Amino acid sequence: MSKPEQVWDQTWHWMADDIVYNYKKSSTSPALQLDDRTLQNLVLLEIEQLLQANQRSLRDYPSMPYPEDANCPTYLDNSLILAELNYNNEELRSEFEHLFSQMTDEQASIYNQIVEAVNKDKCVPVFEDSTCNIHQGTQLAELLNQTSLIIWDEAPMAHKFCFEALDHSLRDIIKHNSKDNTIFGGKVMVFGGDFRQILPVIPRGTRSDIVNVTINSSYLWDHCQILRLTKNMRLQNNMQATNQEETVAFAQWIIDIGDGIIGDKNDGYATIEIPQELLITEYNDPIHSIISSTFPDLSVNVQLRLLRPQGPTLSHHHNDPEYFQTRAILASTNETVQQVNDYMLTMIPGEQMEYLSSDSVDKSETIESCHFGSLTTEFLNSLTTSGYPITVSNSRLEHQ
Ligand SMILES: Nc1ncnc2c1ncn2[C@@H]1O[C@H](COP(=O)(O)OP(=O)(O)OP(=O)(O)O)[C@@H](O)[C@H]1O
Repeated sequence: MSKPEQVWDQTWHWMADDIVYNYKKSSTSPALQLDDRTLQNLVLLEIEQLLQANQRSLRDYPSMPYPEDANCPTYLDNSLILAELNYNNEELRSEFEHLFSQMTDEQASIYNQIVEAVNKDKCVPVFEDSTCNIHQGTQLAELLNQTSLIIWDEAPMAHKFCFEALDHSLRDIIKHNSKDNTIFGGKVMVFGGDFRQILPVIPRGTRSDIVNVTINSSYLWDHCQILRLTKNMRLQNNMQATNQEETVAFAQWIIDIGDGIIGDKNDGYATIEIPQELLITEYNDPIHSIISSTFPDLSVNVQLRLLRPQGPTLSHHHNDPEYFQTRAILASTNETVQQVNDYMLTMIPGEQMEYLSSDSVDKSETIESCHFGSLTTEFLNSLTTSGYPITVSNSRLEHQ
């Protein structure tokens, strides 16, 4: 054959047909999608095996591609790797192109630095001796070996030992060509998060206890390169609807609070003056006022209903999911959340439904005890414990 590469170009997808069929049949992922590169590689590996059985090799045909990854067939027996590969290339590419075109300069620059690190196989990582429960030779270890990039979001919330345990495990299970003991086994790690938000929770811990367990107190931090995203995109998306200068000033004010610049000497506690325009200063009933301010048209609607209970309502916001998706009232305790919910429900017409949260005790991690038998559903539903969601949720449904 004088031009094997031309025959290859025109026929490889036919040769790949039964490979896809067989993998779908034998795997737990019947919707498995393999990209062209992986498929070509699998066909080349099969051709190479046939040639080697006849004392030849694809290397004897310099114009032909040579299979890249000898591990390919073995990792396609791994259900964890197959699950990761099970995406629609076309859909993902078009979503990527859409999102990529929308990136700000700052986001694009960070994206490029991460992709460059992955391409160069360069490590950019943004109990004391514990490791994760991952063992050499398992499917999970193989998946980690095949992984190019690990993204860990909201990293400032996690205890530093979580990252250190992953570091120890990855050093142990990543197969290296060189013998050096690289951090995270040489994998590119991207940690996302904002230290102005929530830090790890240490029950009854002091400020220094908390600071001591965050990721930036770990030996890993010295290896991290810090990439900053400074534009508040949530507020930016609102720009058309609101005054631009006001939005910029508000974004800066939030950042200054987080950075501890606003308020007096800041040693854990500080008094912060809230600008007058953000406050509700005149009110009789605080809950009514905050609801009227957050859901303005809804309360007009309710006042009309109160005046003419049987009469038609002017506003139909209570049927409009978008109206509720764009506004929210936050409260620091379940008790206040309940009060606001109850008040809101009186404003919405329709039949009231009550939904209960999960209401049985999970005994899987406890020693069987006769006391558990006496925990009734009514008792469990009456608990409003800090840190748990409310157990009774009411909602109203209006019959059309
Ligand atoms: N380049 C962009 N163009 C348009 N909208 C964007 C852009 N980047 C982010 N957004 C929007 O800004 C909002 C916040 O983005 P995202 O949730 O990724 O931020 P985050 O920093 O992860 O937030 P958090 O602080 O909660 O972790 C989302 O609604 C997102 O769609």
